[in-house]
Amino acid sequence: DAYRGAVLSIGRQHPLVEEELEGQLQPLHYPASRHDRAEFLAEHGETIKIAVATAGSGVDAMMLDRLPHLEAVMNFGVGYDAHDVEGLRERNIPLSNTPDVLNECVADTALGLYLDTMRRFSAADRFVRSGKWQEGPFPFSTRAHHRRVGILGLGRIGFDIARRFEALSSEIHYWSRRAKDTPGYTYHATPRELAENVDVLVVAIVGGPETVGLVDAEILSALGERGVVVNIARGSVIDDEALIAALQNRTITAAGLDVFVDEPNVDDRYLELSNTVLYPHVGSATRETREDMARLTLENVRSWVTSQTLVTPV
Ligand SMILES: O=C(O)C(=O)[C@@H](O)[C@H](O)[C@H](O)CO
Repeated sequence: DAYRGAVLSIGRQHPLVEEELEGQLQPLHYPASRHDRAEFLAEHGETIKIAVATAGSGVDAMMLDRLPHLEAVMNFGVGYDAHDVEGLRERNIPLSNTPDVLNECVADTALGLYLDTMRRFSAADRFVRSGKWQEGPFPFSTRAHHRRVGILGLGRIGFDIARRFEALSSEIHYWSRRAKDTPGYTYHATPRELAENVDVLVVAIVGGPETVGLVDAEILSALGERGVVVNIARGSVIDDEALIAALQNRTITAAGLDVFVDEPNVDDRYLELSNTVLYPHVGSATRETREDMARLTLENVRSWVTSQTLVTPV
């Protein structure tokens, strides 16, 4: 079998993926510690033909130079910004991801994070558990319905988010690289114009070099003091220093974050801010959706092994 022993497994795989790779393809596991990677690549680089990456890990430039026979990469996840996408493209190495199967769970997370940020439901739960209710009522929160909601990046996940916010009688606005056929949704030509016209900014755009720091101090001040930011995309899209300052100075009201720049590490300053709700990147983290993502990843692996084609190439 041409691919047995020629598969690089990067990151902690979903059990379904792990089981099939171990059972069929004797994968080589990329060292978790940076210290051992150069030696690993020196020993196995020549052998590796395909790579299966998960959980925010990817094939970076350093690896690409040491994998001369790499034919294809399978990404467990819809976002593939952890890979050296330009480097793969230059070498005509195709990359697959797991689109669509997670859209609704990520959209549910965006809605839940928004409601939690506006109505402070998690804080209310902590309030009861701490016994503080005996001392008096929980402080009033802020109305979440009938708001002007801006979707930054109206892609497949963005659409499912917009539909959920319609149920809150929201006025839907959006910015994307181009206007979409979306009757009832207002398109804005720039992220700044979007921020100026909404109370809530939901970040649902791809991560990667093109969107690093897209949500900066200018965007946050355009959003204004009643503004709320919700991020279910990538931490890299938001300028952390600008957001932390805006939350500390009340340039905006609050933020709900499911993604961070250096996961699982979260900047202490976010932890100290009471006007934040912080989730550990649970957007797609349901048993059902992760199994669907695992199956789609394996479909791409099987397809490449049998016919050197991908089912869901990016
Ligand atoms: O799909 C993505 O892009 C995600 O961020 C999440 O669904 C995954 O949690 C993550 O990629 C884990 O592999």
